[in-house]
Amino acid sequence: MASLANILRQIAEPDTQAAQKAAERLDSLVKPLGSLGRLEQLAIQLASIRGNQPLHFPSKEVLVMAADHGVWQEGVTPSPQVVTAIQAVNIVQGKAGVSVLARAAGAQVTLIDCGIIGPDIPGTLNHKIAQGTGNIATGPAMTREQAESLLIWSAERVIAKAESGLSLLAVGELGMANTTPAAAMVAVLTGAQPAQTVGLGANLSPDRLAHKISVVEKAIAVNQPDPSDALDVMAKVGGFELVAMAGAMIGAAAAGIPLVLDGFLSYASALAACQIAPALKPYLIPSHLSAEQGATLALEALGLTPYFDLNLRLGEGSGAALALPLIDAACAIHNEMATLAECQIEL
Ligand SMILES: Cc1cc2ncn([C@H]3O[C@H](COP(=O)(O)O)[C@@H](O)[C@H]3O)c2cc1C
Ligand SMILES: O=C(O)c1cccnc1
Repeated sequence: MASLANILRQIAEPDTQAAQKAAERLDSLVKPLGSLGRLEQLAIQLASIRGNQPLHFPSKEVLVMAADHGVWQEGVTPSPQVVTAIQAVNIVQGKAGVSVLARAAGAQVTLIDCGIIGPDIPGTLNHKIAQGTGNIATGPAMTREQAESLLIWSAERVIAKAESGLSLLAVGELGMANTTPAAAMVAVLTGAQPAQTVGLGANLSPDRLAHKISVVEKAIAVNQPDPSDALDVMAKVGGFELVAMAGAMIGAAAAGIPLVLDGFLSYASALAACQIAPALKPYLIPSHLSAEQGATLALEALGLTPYFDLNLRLGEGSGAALALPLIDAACAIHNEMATLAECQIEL
């Protein structure tokens, strides 16, 4: 296994010349200057990541990281814990929201079991760290060593996939109760109060919100995570799938491929990943604004403006999958539109 420092060293700066060339090409196309708005900025960002390679992404993966959470026992979610295992099966069998949306976008779905309670699940990639994390309301989610080795494993897997042809990665997650550790991570990493970062998750009854906030406050008080040490934050108040998503982000940047974010849980992982590897930021592509409370705060802290707001709050990578046609569209305008000159138009 490579060291984290070695992986971080592989993250290259995006290609400013390629970005410049793409910007010039977009300005030459048969349309009023800048009229394709943020689609143009997206094409420029993608070009800066692709460098000299053609601007298209033939091989896309939606990577769903899944695990269970000890904090489920605190009554922070209405969902039975076994839904994680059941829905993992649905995802790999092509029946879940992310499966359908990824299929529609021409992307393959991979589900990595980082710690779902129960036996191995056929069709998933098994990398169980444990049968769920520790309960963050009473102690750490995992050890620092577990967090670091999972982060590196996940990054290395993405790097290997990119070496064998993967050109774009979207992340998602699954894990009942995981909006609780994510809210704790966002609070610690941004300095916000838990009351600002805790939301209703998957339909928690509003009259249980104060209890969920108090669980996050307790998790932070008990574990005392160091806000300047994202690995410490993830190990103490995070979750296996949240660490694995952060690792995938680092791996994508190290491999030079774009990384599409999903919802609130992916924002929490991105905050941690960007603290560990600030150079990965140019590789991140936001998709939607999650409806979860705390989403805007987390995206602002990341300095990212989402591309769409459909009131989504499913997770699984569903919002990231929905952004894939937008990415193809940005490439297509750059590659296929005629120029003003070809059409004998002078503006
Ligand atoms: C059937 C079902 C499918 C899901 N797919 C994603 N989530 C989403 O909800 C969970 C987080 O919400 P909370 O923290 O409130 O438990 C995560 O699994 C997330 O991916 C689901 C939740 C359910 C119930
Ligand atoms: O933002 C998300 O992706 C989300 C929000 C609530 C529950 N599950 C996922």
